Amino acid sequence: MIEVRGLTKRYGEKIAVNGLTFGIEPGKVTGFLGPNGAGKTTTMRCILGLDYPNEGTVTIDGKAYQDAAYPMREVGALLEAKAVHGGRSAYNHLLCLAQTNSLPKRRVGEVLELVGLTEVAKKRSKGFSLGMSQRLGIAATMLGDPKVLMFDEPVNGLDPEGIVWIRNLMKALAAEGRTVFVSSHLMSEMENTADHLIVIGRGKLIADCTMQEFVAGASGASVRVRTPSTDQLVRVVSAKGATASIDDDGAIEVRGMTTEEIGDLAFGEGIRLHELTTIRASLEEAFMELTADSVEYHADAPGHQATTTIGSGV
Ligand SMILES: Nc1ncnc2c1ncn2[C@@H]1O[C@H](COP(=O)(O)OP(=O)(O)OP(=O)(O)O)[C@@H](O)[C@H]1O
Repeated sequence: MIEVRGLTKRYGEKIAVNGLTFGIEPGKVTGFLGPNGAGKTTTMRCILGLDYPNEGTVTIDGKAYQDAAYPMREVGALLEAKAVHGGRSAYNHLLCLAQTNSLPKRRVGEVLELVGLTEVAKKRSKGFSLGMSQRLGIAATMLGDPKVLMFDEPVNGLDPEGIVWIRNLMKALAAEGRTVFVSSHLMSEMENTADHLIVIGRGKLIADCTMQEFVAGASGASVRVRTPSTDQLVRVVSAKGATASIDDDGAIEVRGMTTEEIGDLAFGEGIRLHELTTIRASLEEAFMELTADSVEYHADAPGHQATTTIGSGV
């Protein structure tokens, strides 16, 4: 369990993290989201004692990281994949870490196997692709078989197969009862991986909730309806207090009623339906909406497309 209480970190005039309080529980993957410059890396650095907060406390299983007798046995962290001595082989890099942290030599072979780098174990890591470096970094986090794992943008540079691999790895680690805390810019990836979310913007907490709650907190679901009796359906749902708009392709988007309510109403009115689909915001849309006021650097860009279909047609 990671506990962050009232964490504030300033760099000169800049407040990178501003009174953050949250807890990361074991047994689940917790995603850490926020626009660029929100303070994610700073928070992770403070958790690991790499930066000292101006205010607040951070504990991992009840104690500060600096006070851990064998830090790598308690926390595995990947913050910067390329932070490896490039002249060393993957094997020697891990062996060096194992020896300086009183970890058994056999763990080196085990973690190389785990991340799929056994075949290149004797190659110098400076020739590694970013994806291979990520795998090496992940191998290092697992050396001490720690209960708590933190990854800053772990899928950076990984190919699709690597992304699926790390998704499954994180889920498996959480299923073993470990605490898994992971930041990522890839919303679709987070949507598939995280059970819980911590969302920050400009150093402040925006959300601490389950993935479902976060997405439901965005502007909410609507229902897409197709019918040969468009005008009639719009009339009857509007009479029930729902709002209805007609899309360019002739489908009706209804807000304020469920698929069941619309289906029953249409049945009662003798209106044939060709489609009745719940439309839910994706994590990306929910994120854009809820962090819109916290984005530090805005660019002039075309608006993003509205909805993702989750439900099924009738
Ligand atoms: N060493 C530093 N000196 C001065 N300012 C810093 C330093 N480190 C971070 N900052 C500033 O603090 C804020 C938070 O940065 P941080 O890297 O923690 O954000 P982040 O959420 O990890 O961003 P990104 O997603 O872009 O990596 C930013 O405005 C950043 O410019």
